[in-house]
Amino acid sequence: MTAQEMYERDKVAIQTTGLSGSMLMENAGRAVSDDVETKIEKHQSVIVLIGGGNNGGDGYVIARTLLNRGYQVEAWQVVSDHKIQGDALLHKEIFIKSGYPLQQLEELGTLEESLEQADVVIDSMLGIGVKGQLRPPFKEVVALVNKRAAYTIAVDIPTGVPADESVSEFDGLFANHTTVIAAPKISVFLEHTSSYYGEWTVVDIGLPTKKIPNSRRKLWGKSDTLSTFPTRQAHSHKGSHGKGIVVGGSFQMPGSIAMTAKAALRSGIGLLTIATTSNTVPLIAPFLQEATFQQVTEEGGFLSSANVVDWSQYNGAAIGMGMGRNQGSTTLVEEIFDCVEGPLLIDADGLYLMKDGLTQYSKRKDPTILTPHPGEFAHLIDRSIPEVMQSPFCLTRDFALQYGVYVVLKGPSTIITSPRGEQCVEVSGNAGLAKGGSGDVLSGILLALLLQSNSVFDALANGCMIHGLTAERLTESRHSIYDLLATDLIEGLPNTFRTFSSST
Ligand SMILES: NC(=O)C1=CN([C@@H]2O[C@H](COP(=O)(O)OP(=O)(O)OC[C@H]3O[C@@H](n4cnc5c(N)ncnc54)[C@H](OP(=O)(O)O)[C@@H]3O)[C@@H](O)[C@H]2O)[C@@H](O)CC1
Ligand SMILES: Nc1ncnc2c1ncn2[C@@H]1O[C@H](COP(=O)(O)OP(=O)(O)O)[C@@H](O)[C@H]1O
Ligand SMILES: [K+]
Repeated sequence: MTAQEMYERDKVAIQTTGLSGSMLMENAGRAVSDDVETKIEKHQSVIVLIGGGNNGGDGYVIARTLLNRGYQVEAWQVVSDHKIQGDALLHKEIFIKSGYPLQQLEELGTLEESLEQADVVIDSMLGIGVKGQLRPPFKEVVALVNKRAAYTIAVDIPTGVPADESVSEFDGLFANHTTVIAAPKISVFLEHTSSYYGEWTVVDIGLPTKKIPNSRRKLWGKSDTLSTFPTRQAHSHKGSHGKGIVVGGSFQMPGSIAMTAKAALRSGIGLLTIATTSNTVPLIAPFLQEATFQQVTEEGGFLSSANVVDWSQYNGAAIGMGMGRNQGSTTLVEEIFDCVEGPLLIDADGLYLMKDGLTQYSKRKDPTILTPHPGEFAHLIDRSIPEVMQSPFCLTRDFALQYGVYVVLKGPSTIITSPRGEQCVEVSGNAGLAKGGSGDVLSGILLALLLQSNSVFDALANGCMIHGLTAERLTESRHSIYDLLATDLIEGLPNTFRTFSSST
């Protein structure tokens, strides 16, 4: 959610049901307290830092709830009294009438002494309402908290961190954990802001799901994969599960296309053909007994126009892996765009080769899927990588809408966008995947799932989930994030598929 979408949901909830802002604040504070209780012990001393808006209002509820439950809590209001208004003021009064003391920040030294004694700091200073650079006293308090070693839990969003994308200049509080209210904000998923959150959980505050506006974005979870995973009929045959072709490889990079092919085979594709250079075939064929090979014309060790391939016999294709960026290969890319029916996935070098023909390529009637990492996407849209990293949701959405394509922007938070602008973010995986070849494996998994699923969007999200979970599982047991190879990932696929697959 963006901050604006969050405010809109609260507003609609209040207008349509009669829930009041103060009830939502009570719900939020209690839900956060329940989450906080799973992180702290009764003998630990806790400080709650309270700001002037509704995030501060949550802080009064949290401090009261924890004190009611027997925790040792100091509540510190860091702004002057006239700043506390509305629902926050109501909860401040309830806090005081409950018989609990409130510390008022007069000078930083006293707070610093208290922070030195504290085991846990709860940051309820600013939430999604932050605007611009932090002003006093927040800037100074955030610097103090960041200097202290106490375990820090942020409420909704760490103070100072923007909720939305496209903001690069800010001072933020570094939390060990963030208890996010109602729905994760965009900044949870951005490289330059996610580290401020630490670990994060989302708590429900009782917003009426039937009444509030539908979200334009979704966080894809394991339960989504379980409910949308393609089933296999007992009487199915190889033709039921798709006949795909993968096109790529060159004399410099014979391994890429082999990994894509193997991953597609391990992900349930019915039949797979590999179109690659003639010198690549003998190198990879011994490892891919299940695949067939297709002759393609070559120029200096790179693929060029095929003309010999009957593309119509395939239900879908993935192109570009290890293909090289030789201009001679552009004619092959054009031919594939014209002739392949069914889903067409373009990765790696294919993305470079197609750049000049983007408008023409967008006229395909079947789904076209681009799977760039941020560097490849930056090149496609003529922006810098930092620009892409700061605004990945809106840039991919604009691109997908403009060209009528699906975009899978890969990374620790992979963002999947449909040609209609629907988005989901998928967060499985770890740094073991930050290695050449991981993307080739993903392309194979995606092609296989595209050919077995009725929904392109589900197939893409599920493929990313399978890929990331496989890395997580392998690094929990046999491997580490250092040694994990893309080929290990392929061998780890069976275990992940076993947890999701079923037959009817
Ligand atoms: N019904 C609901 O809405 C619910 C909302 N909930 C909670 O409310 C939170 C959103 O509350 P919010 O909108 O009051 O914003 P919030 O983050 O407290 O910030 C506003 C304050 O910050 C100040 N300020 C801003 N920028 C600043 C800066 N750079 N430097 C310094 N100060 C700055 C600004 O001061 P001003 O500019 O007005 O002087 C104002 O005092 C949300 O994150 C969630 O926790 C839950 O209780 C569930 C129900
Ligand atoms: N730190 C990370 N955490 C989670 N996933 C990652 C991380 N680094 C890379 N990945 C995943 O690994 C894959 C890398 O793809 P890509 O950059 O195309 O690699 P290559 O082209 O070298 O095969 C993507 O699916 C990406 O989401
Ligand atoms: K906060």
